[in-house]
Amino acid sequence: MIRVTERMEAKGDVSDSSFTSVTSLTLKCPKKIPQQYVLPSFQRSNHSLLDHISTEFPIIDLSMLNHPAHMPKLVNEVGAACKKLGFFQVINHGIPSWVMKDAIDSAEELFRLPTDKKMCFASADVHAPVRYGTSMNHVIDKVLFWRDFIKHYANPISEWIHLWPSDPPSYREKMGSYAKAANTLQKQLMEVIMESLGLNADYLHDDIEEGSQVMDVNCYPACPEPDLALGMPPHTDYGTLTILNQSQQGLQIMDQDKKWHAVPFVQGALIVRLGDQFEVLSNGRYKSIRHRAILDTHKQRLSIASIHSMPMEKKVGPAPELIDEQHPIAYKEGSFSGFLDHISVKSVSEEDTYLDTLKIHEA
Ligand SMILES: O=C(O)CCC(=O)C(=O)O
Ligand SMILES: [Fe+2]
Repeated sequence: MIRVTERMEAKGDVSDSSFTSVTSLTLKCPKKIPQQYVLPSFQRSNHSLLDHISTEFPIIDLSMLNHPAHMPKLVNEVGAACKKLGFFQVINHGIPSWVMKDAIDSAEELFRLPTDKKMCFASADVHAPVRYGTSMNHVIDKVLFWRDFIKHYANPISEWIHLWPSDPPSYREKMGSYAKAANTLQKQLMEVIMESLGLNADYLHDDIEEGSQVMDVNCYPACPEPDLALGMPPHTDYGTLTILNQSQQGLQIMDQDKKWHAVPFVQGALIVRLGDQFEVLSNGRYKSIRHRAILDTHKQRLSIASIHSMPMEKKVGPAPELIDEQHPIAYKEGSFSGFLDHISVKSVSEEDTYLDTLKIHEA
């Protein structure tokens, strides 16, 4: 979905049927990008004007996660990061670096396969449990984005993994190990975040246990004109939280003053972002962070976003415990079940996103 009124399945109208993926496109035109990928100038990432890489973004050490004496400090740090931006990085998170790297390597191998091998997963159905797509599935205001992706459901892994690509042969094992580890980390983080809101650590425990996990595996090939295009448009994720594993720098986030910042690459760290469901659940105390992916002239970038959300059928509204006189209810209950394409994008015309439509404005 992109906006409330239009799904992101726009196809054909601006796409050139002679190619099927950005990966194959890069082999054909090494110097220039096709016109469809060129963004209007005000939407470009404009590297030279970008704020310096900020060192202010929180990096939170999780090594003390299981030490009750250190929990209050951790809860405070996480709470402060969620309140300010809905964004932080974590180190010593318990996922071995080889598990992270294996997942990235298996994704890279997958995208390197001939297009026809990946096209068998292509689907126009956003509810398909496995879905391969290219920029052609991703048209906003007639602009395409420089990204190929595969998405697959992951929770519970035993139910879905046999549907994932079997080529490259180690994909299921390597991506599966990472997906399981990311889900465990997500549950630990949810407990800390719930506590930081003053709720019980096991608040919504069963919903979190049965919640949806979608692995959004992104490939942004090297782009000959990175300043003219984007890998992913500015958007917020729809879920509760997203854990991102990446091969190199390329993510940018928007701060409260609507300024873009490049997120520094920290070896071994994972990026944690809050999504729309958390903004609603927290009655607006925490924000869903707007972000985008930029491109590099020389290097392809891989990222794996493990996107976690409440069970699909569940309506999400503000926690009653977080509504009081100082904090009147700020959101209507929302049903996010149609949001498996997972991103909430404002188009050039700045139409409301789904999250905007849930906001209750005071008279
Ligand atoms: O590649 C990135 O850094 C961003 C990916 C992303 O935003 C997503 O998959 O939702
Ligand atoms: Fe995202």
